This record gives sequence, C-alpha cells and structure tokens, in this order.
Amino acid sequence: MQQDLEHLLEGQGLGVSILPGKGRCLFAASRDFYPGEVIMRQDPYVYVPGNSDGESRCDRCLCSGKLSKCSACQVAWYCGSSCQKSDWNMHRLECKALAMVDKDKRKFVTPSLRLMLKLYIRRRLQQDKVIPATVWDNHRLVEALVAHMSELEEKQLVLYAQMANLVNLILQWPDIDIREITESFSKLSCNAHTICDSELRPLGTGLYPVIAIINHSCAPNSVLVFDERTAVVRAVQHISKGSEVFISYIETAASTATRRKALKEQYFFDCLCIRCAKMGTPDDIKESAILEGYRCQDSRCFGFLLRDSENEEFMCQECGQARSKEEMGKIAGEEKDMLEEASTRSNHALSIFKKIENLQEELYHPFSVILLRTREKIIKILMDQEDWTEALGYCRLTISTYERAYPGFHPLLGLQYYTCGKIEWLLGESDDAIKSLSKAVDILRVTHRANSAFVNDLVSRLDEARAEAYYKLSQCT
Ligand SMILES: C[S@@+](CC[C@H](N)C(=O)[O-])C[C@H]1O[C@@H](n2cnc3c(N)ncnc32)[C@H](O)[C@@H]1O
Repeated sequence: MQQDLEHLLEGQGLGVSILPGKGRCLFAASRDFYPGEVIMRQDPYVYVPGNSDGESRCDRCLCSGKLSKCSACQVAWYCGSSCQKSDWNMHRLECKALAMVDKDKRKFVTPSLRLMLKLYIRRRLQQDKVIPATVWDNHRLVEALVAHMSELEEKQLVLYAQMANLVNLILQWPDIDIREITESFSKLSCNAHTICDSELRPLGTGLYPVIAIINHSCAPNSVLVFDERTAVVRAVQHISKGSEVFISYIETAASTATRRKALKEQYFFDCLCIRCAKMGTPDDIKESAILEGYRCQDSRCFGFLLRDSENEEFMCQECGQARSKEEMGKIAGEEKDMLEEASTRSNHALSIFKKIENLQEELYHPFSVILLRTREKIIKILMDQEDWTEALGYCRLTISTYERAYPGFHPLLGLQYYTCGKIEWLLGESDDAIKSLSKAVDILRVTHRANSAFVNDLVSRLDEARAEAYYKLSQCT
C-alpha cells in the first residue's frame, strides 16, 4: 500500500521523504506548484461533527439547521433521509453500540470519543470488506501516523487511557486493544484537522491520513481549506521542485514564544521554520512585542515596548519614554475584571467589550492581536444586531492589523476584506465596496476553489457593486 501511495503521489508531482527530527514530509518532487494550485485533496478517513458553537450538525454533510436525531441511538443527527441513508454503512455499528449505552450517559459521548469509535468501526468494515479500502483510504495509513506516546505527560496518558476504556465499554468487541486505542487518541491529537466552512468557521473534526504527512511552518507555502468535508491543500506561494510543502497547524498571528509553546505542547516539536529561526533577533523581538506587547505612553508614537534591565519599567524603543509596571498592571487588572464580567453578563456584552477595547487601546500596541480579537468580538455582536455602520467602522479598524498579521494570500485577510466589502455594499458605499471586494477576490481565488459557490457569490457581489457604481456615475453626468 505504501508503495502504491508513493506511486500515486508521484503522478501528482509529489513525493514523501523522511527527514531527521521531522519524520515524514511531503515535497514537490518533480514539478513546481504555483499560488492557487491544488497540491492534494483527500476525503476524510473518519470525521465527526463538532459542537463547539453549541449547535448540532448533520453527521453526514455537517450542515446545521433543521435536523432530526437518529431515533435508535439518539446521538447522531441528520438533515434528511438522504444523508441518513448515505451514512448508514458507517453509522450502523456505532448506532447499535450507542443504543446500548445508558440514556443519561450518552451525553458523555463527546465528538472525540465518536471519532475514535468511527475509526475502529471503519477499520472493521474495511477488514470485512463491507466498504472498500483504497490506496488513499485504508487503515495502514492510520497505523503510520505519529503518536508521540513517550512524550505524553502522565496526566494526558491517564486521560487517553480512560477514554480508551470508554470506547471499549461502548463497542464491547472481544478483540479490542485498549493500549492501541490510547495510542490512537494521541494520534488524533497531533494528526486530525478541524473541518471548516468557506469562511473558516469550524464544523467538525476529520482525519485525513495522507494530508497528515504535511509538516508545519509558521510561514507556510500552502493552506488547508475544505470543499464540504474534502480537505484541499492549495499553494499560496511558489513551491519550487524539491521544496517541502508546509501548512500551518496553529494561529500564525502570535509571538514566536507563543507559537513555539503551542507547537511543543500539542505536536511535540521545536519549530525551526524561517520565522522561528529568527527567534531572539532584533526583528523577531520587535515583531513579537508588536503582536502581543504594550504600547507607548504617547498615543502618537507607534513604538514597541521592552522591559528595562532592572525589570522595573517598559521602555519605548522608538521615543525612549518609559511606562511603569504599576500603571500597566492597574489597567491590566481592570481589563481582567471586565473580561470576567463579559463572561457572566452576556446581555451586556457589547458595552463590556467596548470598555475592554478602551482599556486595551491604552495598554497594547495598536497592531496587537489581543486588541484585534476584542474588535472581532465587537464586530460580530454589531453584525448580529445589524448595526452595519458601526460594524463597518470596527471592520475598517482591523484591516491594517490583518494586513500585518496575515501577509500574502492568507484566507483570513481575504475574508476580512470580504466582510468589509459586504457591509460597504450594503451601506451603498459602492466605490469602497469595489476596492474591498476586489482585494478579497484576489486572495480568496487563490486560497479557495475559483469556481466554488462561495467565490462565485463574492464575484457576483463585486459585479453588483461595480454596476451600482457605474449607475451612480451615469446619474451624475
Ligand atoms: C501531522 S504530523 C506530520 C507528519 C509527520 N512528520 C509524520 O512523520 O507522519 C505532525 C508531526 O510531525 C512532526 N512535525 C511537523 N512539522 C514539523 C516541523 N516543522 N519540524 C519538526 N517536526 C515537525 C511533529 O512530530 C508533529 O507532531
């Protein structure tokens, strides 16, 4: 199977090699790839809807809305009989097992437990030839995934072992190996991907064992997006023949220390990508201090702050002004109180987040991602309230931070231009809408499928904005 896979990848200009300290890696073996080109696509070996937003999703197509529960197990949801029928082969064994679980214990069957149940069910169905195994879709590929068992902390190992016991209790198969399931939980943690919609909202989790060969970089040359539940890797930079293909596993808009910590904790490696290799250099110190650090006392100064040698004050590296730790600690304390209030008084969320924003404007650098996240929350609330004028003001405020934090063909930058353009168009600001939507099209045509419903919708909005601008112009002359 492994040789067959390599043969198949070869046909697509790709190869797999092993690098010391990294394990397997995917590289452009016999050709270059250009921005927007699909490098690889794969259907999930197994996948499960998420419940991060508290909303149920169809087990088959991951849509939300009007759904019905599977009447037998009361765990799976479907949007209609077509999805339920298509899923029956996979769900049949799971349904039987879940139906045996005590009714009030079924709520403990989390998405990660279900993903594991599905993993073992799929293996059995392929072994029994109920569903076919192919070069891209077989359990051998799952066996080859890294698990990092020896690096797991005791606490994590115990948790995975407890979850493995639950899987065993639910499936009740005589030949089940609890140690192997424990290892599989660890595999899922460092190899599974969050399935997102075109606007990068999470829908579920899937395991794509060939795509899982791709290693991480904090400045990746490709991006992982989803066409429904099919994972698609697209080049966002020119990848020359012989170069490794990278995606990002984490939020890249973070300081080097934050990124490396996240990668070490979940994926057990020390990142040496081109961004991380700069750690400790003046450029990296500056970039990290801007992304997560404090602002200068002088509101007109865009300098970044570093601690002085006595660790008493923070000095602006641009104008030399100092800020005392006490003064900043006081603002940070108020910010913390407000954040707690926001979590308890959701009906006053807008006014609380605006107060948090005010405090953060005083505290953090204008390009800080901490301030950016608060503004994103405010935009979401304002859009939910259909306060388009204020939402647009906030959206525009975020654009320069997005441009800095997500350079190049980054889907998040494209999506923020799209949001801005949609609101501008809605408010009749067609000239600005044309500018924003054009920028969105330029990026999202590369990161998403050019003729997808999503990009087509974006292009038709741009056409409408252009037609409106043309009409307005013709009225003036
Ligand atoms: C999804 S897998 C990627 C494929 C993996 N190299 C393999 O051999 O199967 C994730 C694991 O690959 C390794 N890895 C990924 N990116 C890396 C990088 N930039 N440097 C070192 N190791 C990396 C880590 O062990 C990580 O837990």
